[in-house]
Amino acid sequence: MSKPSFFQRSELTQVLWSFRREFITVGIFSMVANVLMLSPTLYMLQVYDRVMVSQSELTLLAMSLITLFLFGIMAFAEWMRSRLLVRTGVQLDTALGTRVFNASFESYLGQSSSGPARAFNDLIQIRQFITGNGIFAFFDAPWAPIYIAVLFFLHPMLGWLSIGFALVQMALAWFGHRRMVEPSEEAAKATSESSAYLQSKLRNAEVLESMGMVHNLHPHWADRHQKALALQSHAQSLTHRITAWSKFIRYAQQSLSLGAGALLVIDGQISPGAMIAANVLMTRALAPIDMMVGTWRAFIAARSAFDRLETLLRDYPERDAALSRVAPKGALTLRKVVASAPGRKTPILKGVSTTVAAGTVTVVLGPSGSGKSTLARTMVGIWPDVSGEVLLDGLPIESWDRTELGPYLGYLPQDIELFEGSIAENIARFGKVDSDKVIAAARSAGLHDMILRFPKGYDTPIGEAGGLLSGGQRQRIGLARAIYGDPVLVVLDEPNANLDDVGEAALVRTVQGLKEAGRTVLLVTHRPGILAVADRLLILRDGQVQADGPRDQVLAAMRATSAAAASPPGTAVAVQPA
Ligand SMILES: Nc1ncnc2c1ncn2[C@@H]1O[C@H](COP(=O)(O)OP(=O)(O)OP(=O)(O)O)[C@@H](O)[C@H]1O
Repeated sequence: MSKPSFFQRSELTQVLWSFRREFITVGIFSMVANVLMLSPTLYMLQVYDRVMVSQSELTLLAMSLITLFLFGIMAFAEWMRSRLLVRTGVQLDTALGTRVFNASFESYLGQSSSGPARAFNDLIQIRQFITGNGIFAFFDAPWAPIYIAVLFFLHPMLGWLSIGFALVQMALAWFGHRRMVEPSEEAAKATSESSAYLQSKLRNAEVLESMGMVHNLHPHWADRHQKALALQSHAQSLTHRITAWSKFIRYAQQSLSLGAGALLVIDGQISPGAMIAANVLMTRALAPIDMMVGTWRAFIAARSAFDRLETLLRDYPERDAALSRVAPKGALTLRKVVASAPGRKTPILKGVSTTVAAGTVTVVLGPSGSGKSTLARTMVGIWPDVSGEVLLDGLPIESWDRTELGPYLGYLPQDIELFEGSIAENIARFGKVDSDKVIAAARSAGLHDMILRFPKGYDTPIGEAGGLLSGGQRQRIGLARAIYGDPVLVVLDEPNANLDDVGEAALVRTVQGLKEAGRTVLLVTHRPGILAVADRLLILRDGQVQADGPRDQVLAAMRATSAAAASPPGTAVAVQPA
C-alpha cells in the first residue's frame, strides 16, 4: 500500500502509518458491529409487523434467538476493536516513548521548552484519544449512510429527515470547532503557564519561606491563575452552550422522527413497526455525529498535542548512530566560538579561540559574569546556541554520540544537582555500579571516610543523606561523579566554591592525580589556591580572552600590566595571549 502524503509528512505520522494494519482491523470490526447494529431494527420490524399479526410464538422464539446470536457477534466485534485500540495505544507509546524522551530532553537543554513532562503529556493525550471514545465516532460515522439508506427504504421522508438532522449536527460541530479552537488552546496554555510558575517557585520554597517572600509572590501567581481561570471558563461556557444546542437537536430529532413516523402511519404509508424502527435507526445514524460533537474538545486537545509533538520530533531528529568513534584523548580546540542566549542582545562568549592540549590542566579565571561557566558548558558541548568550532580531538563535539562520549567526560557544574538514588548510584552516574571504581572516585574526591560514617555507607539514599550532606560534601560527591571511571576530559566549574582548606587540598591532590594520569582538566575558579596545579591560565573578560598561555607567563604578564597601570601612561606592558 503506497503511503499517502499526509503520512509522509513527519516522523509522527510515519509511526501512525506503521499501525495501519491495526487501524484497518479496527475498521473491519467497526463494520461488523455497525452492520449488526441493524439487527434490533429488523427484530423490531419483525415483532411488530409479523409476530404481532401472526401471533406465532415459534417465529418469535426463532427471531429472538437469531437476534441474540447477532448481538453476541456485535458485542464481540465491539470488544475486539476496543482491545485492539488499547493495545495499539500501548504500542504507539512504546514506539515513541524513547524518541520523545530524548527529543524533549534535548529541547529542554536547548532552553526551548517548558520541560520533558509536557511532551509526555502530549503523547498520553494522543494515545488516550486514539484509544478512547473519540476515535469510535470516526470509525462509526462512515456507517451512518447505511442507516440513512435503510431509512430511505422505509420511507423517503424519513431518509430526508435524518439527512436534515445530520446536516444540522454537522453544522453545529463545525461551528463549535471554529469558535472553540482558539479559546481552548489559549486556556490550556495559560493553565500550563500558571502551573509552571508555581512549580518553579515551589522548587525554591526554602528561600521563599526564610525571607517571607511567599506573601509577595502570591499576587504574581494569582494574576496568572486568574487569567487562566477566565480563559478556561470562557472556553467551558462555549462548550456548554454547544453541548446544550446539541442536546436540543438530539431530543428534537428523537421526538420529531417519531412524529413524522406517526404521520406516515396515519396516512397508511408505513406500518407501526417501521415507525418505531425508524425512530431507533435515526438515533443510531446520528449517534457518531453526536459523539463527535461531544468529544470535540478532546479532539482539539489531541490535535494540538499532535502538532506540538510533530514539531518537537522534527526539531530534534534522531541522532545518527553511525558516528561511533575511537576513544578520545581529551584535546580541545575552540575556534572563534560565539555563545549566545535567548533574550540577550550581545553574545556571552564573543569569539573565543583557545587550545587545550591533552593531559594538561587549564585554569579559567575572570570576573563574575565574564562567561566562565558558559565556556565550561560550551566545552562539554551542552550550550545550545553556539557558532564557531568546538573540537574534541579535532572533531566537532556535537557530532559525538553523547552516550558513547559520556564515560570519557567528567563535568561538575556550578549548581550541583544530585539525583534520587544512593550515593554509590550517584557517583556511578546511575549506570552499573562498579564498587571499585566508585570507591576510587570517592577516595580521590576525599569522600570515602565521610561516606563510611553514614549509617548505610555508600548505599545511603541521597534523599535521606540530603539532610546530612553539607554544601561542600555535595560538591565532593559531584566531583567524585565527574571523575568516576577515569574520564579523559574533566571540566570542573568552581569545584572549590564550597570547600574548606582540607577540601581544597583534597581537590588539589585530585587534580594532580588526574594530571599525572594524563587527563585533561579544565577548571573554572575564583580562588587562587588551585593555581599551583595549573599548566595554563585562560583569563576571560566580558566574553573575550584577555590572556591565555602557560601559567607563569600569564601571571608575569598580568603583574606587569598591573604595574604598568600604576606607572605613567605609555609604559604599559601588553598582555600577550600565547
Ligand atoms: N541561560 C542564560 N541565558 C541568558 N543569559 C545567561 C544565561 N546563562 C548565563 N547568562 C549570562 O551570561 C553571562 C556570563 O555568565 P556565566 O555564568 O558564564 O559567567 P561566569 O563568569 O561563570 O560568572 P560567575 O563567576 O559569577 O559564575 C552573565 O551575564 C549571565 O547573566
